[in-house]
Amino acid sequence: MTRIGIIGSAGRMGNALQAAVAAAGHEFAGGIDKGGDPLALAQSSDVLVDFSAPGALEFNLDAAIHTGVPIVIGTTGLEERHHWLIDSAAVSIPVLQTGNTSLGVTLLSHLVREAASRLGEDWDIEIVETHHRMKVDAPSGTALLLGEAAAKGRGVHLADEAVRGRDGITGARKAGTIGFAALRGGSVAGDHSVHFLADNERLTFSHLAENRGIFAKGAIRAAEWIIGKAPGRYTMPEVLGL
Ligand SMILES: NC(=O)C1=CN([C@@H]2O[C@H](COP(=O)(O)OP(=O)(O)OC[C@H]3O[C@@H](n4cnc5c(N)ncnc54)[C@H](OP(=O)(O)O)[C@@H]3O)[C@@H](O)[C@H]2O)C=CC1
Ligand SMILES: O=C(O)C1=N[C@H](C(=O)O)C[C@H](O)C1
Repeated sequence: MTRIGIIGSAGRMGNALQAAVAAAGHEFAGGIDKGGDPLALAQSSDVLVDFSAPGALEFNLDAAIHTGVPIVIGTTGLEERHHWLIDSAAVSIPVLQTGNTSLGVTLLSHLVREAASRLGEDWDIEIVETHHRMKVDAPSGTALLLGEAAAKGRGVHLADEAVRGRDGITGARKAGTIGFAALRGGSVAGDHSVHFLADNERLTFSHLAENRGIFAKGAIRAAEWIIGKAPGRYTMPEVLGL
C-alpha cells in the first residue's frame, strides 16, 4: 500500500485526491494546507502530490529533496523561476509537473502538436479556456501546456509567439502568433478548445472536464508511476505511455 501525502488537501482538488487515493486502495499519509509543514508530511509519505499554490512550491520541493521523496506537482500559475526550481530539484529526486493530469488532455496535447506541425502559418491558432469563478490564474496551466504543444509542432518558442488577451485597438492579427482567451464563471471544472483557423475552414479540438475526479485519478496514476524512478523531470505522456 502506497502512502500518499497531499499538499493542498483541504482544497477542491485536495478533496478529489483524497477520494481517489481511497478508491485506488492507497493510504492517505496526511495532508497540509497553508501554514502546514511539508517536511513532516514528506517524512511519513512514499510520494507527495501537490495541488496548492505557486508560493508553496519552493518549500514543498525542499521537503521532497531533503527526504528523497518523489513529488507530483499539479499546481498552476507557475512562472519561469518556478520551472527553474523544478529543474534543479529534478537533479536529485523524481519530479513530475503538469498543468493537467487527465488522460484526455494528455492525448489532446499530442493531437495539437501534430496538427500544428502539419498546418502552415496560414492557420491561426487560438486557445480558449473556461473555468469556475474561483480560479485565480489565467491562462490556465492546461491552456499554456496546449500552447507549448502547438509551438513545438511549429518549431517555435511559445514565449516569442504568445498573445495573452486582447483589448482596445490591437491591430490586425500577427501571423504565427498563438492567442489565449480565458472565461471565468460558474462551477466549470475546466474546458479547453484549441482552434486552428484558416481562410474558409476551421478545425477545433476540445476537451471538457465534467468533474475533478479525472484530474485526481490521473494524479494518483502519476504518483504510483513515479515511485522508484531515477531522479529527473517527468511528464504525463510518459506516465500514460503515450
Ligand atoms: N494539474 C491539474 O490537472 C490541475 C491543477 N489544478 C491546480 O491545482 C491548484 C489547486 O486548485 P484547487 O484545489 O481548485 O484550489 P483550492 O483553492 O480549492 O485549494 C488550494 C489548497 O491549497 C492550499 N494552500 C495554499 N497555499 C498553501 C501553502 N503555502 N502550502 C500548502 N497549502 C497551501 C489552500 O489552503 P488554504 O485554504 O489554507 O489557503 C487550499 O486548501 C491550482 O493551482 C489549480 O489550478 C486544479 C485542477 C487540476
Ligand atoms: O484551477 C482549476 O480548476 C484547474 N486548473 C488546471 C489548469 O489551470 O489548467 C487544470 C484544470 O483545467 C482545472
